[in-house]
Amino acid sequence: MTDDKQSMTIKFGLIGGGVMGEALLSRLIARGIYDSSEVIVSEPLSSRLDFLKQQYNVAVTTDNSQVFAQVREVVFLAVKPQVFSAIAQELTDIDLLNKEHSPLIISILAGVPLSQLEAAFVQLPVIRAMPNTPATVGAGITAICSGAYTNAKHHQIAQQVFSAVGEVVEVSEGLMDAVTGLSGSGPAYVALLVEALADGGVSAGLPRAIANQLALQTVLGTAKLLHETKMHPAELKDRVTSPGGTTIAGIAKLEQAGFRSALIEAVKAATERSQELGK
Ligand SMILES: NC(=O)C1=CN([C@@H]2O[C@H](COP(=O)(O)OP(=O)(O)OC[C@H]3O[C@@H](n4cnc5c(N)ncnc54)[C@H](OP(=O)(O)O)[C@@H]3O)[C@@H](O)[C@H]2O)C=CC1
Ligand SMILES: O=C(O)[C@@H]1CCC=N1
Repeated sequence: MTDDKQSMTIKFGLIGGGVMGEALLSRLIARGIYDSSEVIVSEPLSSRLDFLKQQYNVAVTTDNSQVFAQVREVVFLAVKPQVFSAIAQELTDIDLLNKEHSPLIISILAGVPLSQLEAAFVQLPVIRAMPNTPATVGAGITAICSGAYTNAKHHQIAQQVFSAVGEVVEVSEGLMDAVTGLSGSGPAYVALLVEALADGGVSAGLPRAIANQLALQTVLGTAKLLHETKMHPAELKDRVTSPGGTTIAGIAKLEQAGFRSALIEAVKAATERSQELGK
């Protein structure tokens, strides 16, 4: 199911064109990091492939081995961690190391450690990364850590790829599960917060549309204020909280319900799940 773009120089191969794969793909092409003629995407679902081909004018295939065979710069793995062993199995017949241009492998799979990646991609440069969904709008944050066979050039490629979708931090691999529990999964926690704030507004009598707008802009504005001023969150909380006023009444309820502890436990549980996925 590949098309005539196969004959061109393919630099970037995406395996798994789902939510995160598409988020990265769209920004990399929009930012001109890769031209659509330099990209191939592999996916099992033909309707999804048709969509990606039409939307981004990239080469597509249902055969992952085509990606490994053709790509010269980056193979980007964006499948579910549970699919990883099947994909590793598909590699057994491909001599990746002795290709004319061995690619850099970038994996965003939650939990899957460099040791497993390097066992599948023997002696190849591998970078493990954890982006998040705000990458879709260029406001993501990605943590990366590098495998044993990477060099400065690979490092620069990964920085360039993830800078196209937001901020990049480097961490040691031992911290990747914690990153996954915080910023990888975090957008879902924040989405829950926005939804619950709006529900609170509706409960207090606001029309739904106004409540949604107030909730979203409050979260967005607060994040922007903290980001731009570098103010500590506790200081901002103190500034909003008038003695005997409304905010302290709300905070007292949050504390009673274990709001902060719930978030801490959420990050810890997601971290532990990331650790389990790698076993
Ligand atoms: N979503 C998020 O916020 C984040 C996700 N991640 C990581 O990114 C990865 C992808 O997550 P996400 O984008 O949410 O998941 P999706 O399910 O949206 O994307 C995975 C894609 O891979 C496809 N796929 C399934 N099997 C294969 C295969 N054998 N070969 C090629 N493609 C295949 C799926 O197709 P089909 O649907 O037909 O099965 C799907 O389109 C995960 O490992 C996750 O841990 C990392 C950071 C954040
Ligand atoms: O829920 C998950 O497993 C993935 C990893 C981080 C965000 N989503």
